[in-house]
Amino acid sequence: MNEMKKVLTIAGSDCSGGAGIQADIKTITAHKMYAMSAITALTAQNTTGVCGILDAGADFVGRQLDCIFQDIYPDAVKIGMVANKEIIEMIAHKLVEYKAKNIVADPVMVSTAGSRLMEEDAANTLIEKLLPLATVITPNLAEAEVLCGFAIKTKEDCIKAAQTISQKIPTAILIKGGHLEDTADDLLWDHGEIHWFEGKRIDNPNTHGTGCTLSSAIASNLAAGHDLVTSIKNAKDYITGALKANLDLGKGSGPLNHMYNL
Ligand SMILES: Nc1ncnc2c1ncn2[C@@H]1O[C@H](COP(=O)(O)OP(=O)(O)O)[C@@H](O)[C@H]1O
Ligand SMILES: Cc1ncc(COP(=O)(O)OP(=O)(O)O)c(N)n1
Repeated sequence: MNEMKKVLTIAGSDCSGGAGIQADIKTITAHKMYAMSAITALTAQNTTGVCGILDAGADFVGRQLDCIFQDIYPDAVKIGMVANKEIIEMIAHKLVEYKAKNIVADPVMVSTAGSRLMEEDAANTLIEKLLPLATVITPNLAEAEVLCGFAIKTKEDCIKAAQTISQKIPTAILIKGGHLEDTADDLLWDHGEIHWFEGKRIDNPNTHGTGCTLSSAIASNLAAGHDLVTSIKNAKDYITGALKANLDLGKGSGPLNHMYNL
């Protein structure tokens, strides 16, 4: 019997199904792996924006992690939206306690539609306690600007940003170029080694959940035993397929199509 790989997502719920836990579970399942979730917050949101957040409380997030790690040990962990300092500290504590491996951390701060998903005063705790535990962190351009402290306009700026971030957070760093003007090139800084993952910009306004999907696809590939570069390349192919498959749902920036290769 084939061993089923298990991937845990620690993230917020998106009731409209495009981002967060729901995007992660669809992605992990499309990779034919077993998905588990520790929910950090409920959000009321849809393709037009976020209208409410109810965080799960640090103790309850901790209890979910105890239940998961003591029973079905994950081969990889993806971390997405974490609303506040207390929850960040709890997750960091549990990941260390259970010696979690293959951690992909997406430092979700603000949704593309402009809503704050992490309290502003939690950034330092995220940088100091949680992100350093990751195998790779996956900031988009706006998040990378918060982490490095300067504006990123060009590919050279991306490299400088990754170098600066690596001085505070000694993990591999993938700066996602989904919000660049003409291309969709992502930069991996892997302890001084640079890899560009080039992507043609797909003309599709429905990009809700691209970051969540990419990070859970990377986690699934790491769980499968691939190295980091191969995992990112495969994840980029996955997101490109899901964008090209052109699902058009909702009144705003709609979700991706995870069924394109099933
Ligand atoms: N229009 C697009 N065409 C091709 N790839 C895209 C497009 N938008 C996003 N991507 C890709 O999706 C992934 C997530 O990037 P991004 O959208 O920047 O993240 P986030 O959702 O965190 O803002 C990256 O690999 C990025 O290159
Ligand atoms: C619950 C929840 N988590 C994360 C996000 C952000 O999703 P992401 O894929 O980073 O990007 P956008 O969908 O905002 O483009 C979210 N909206 N909700």
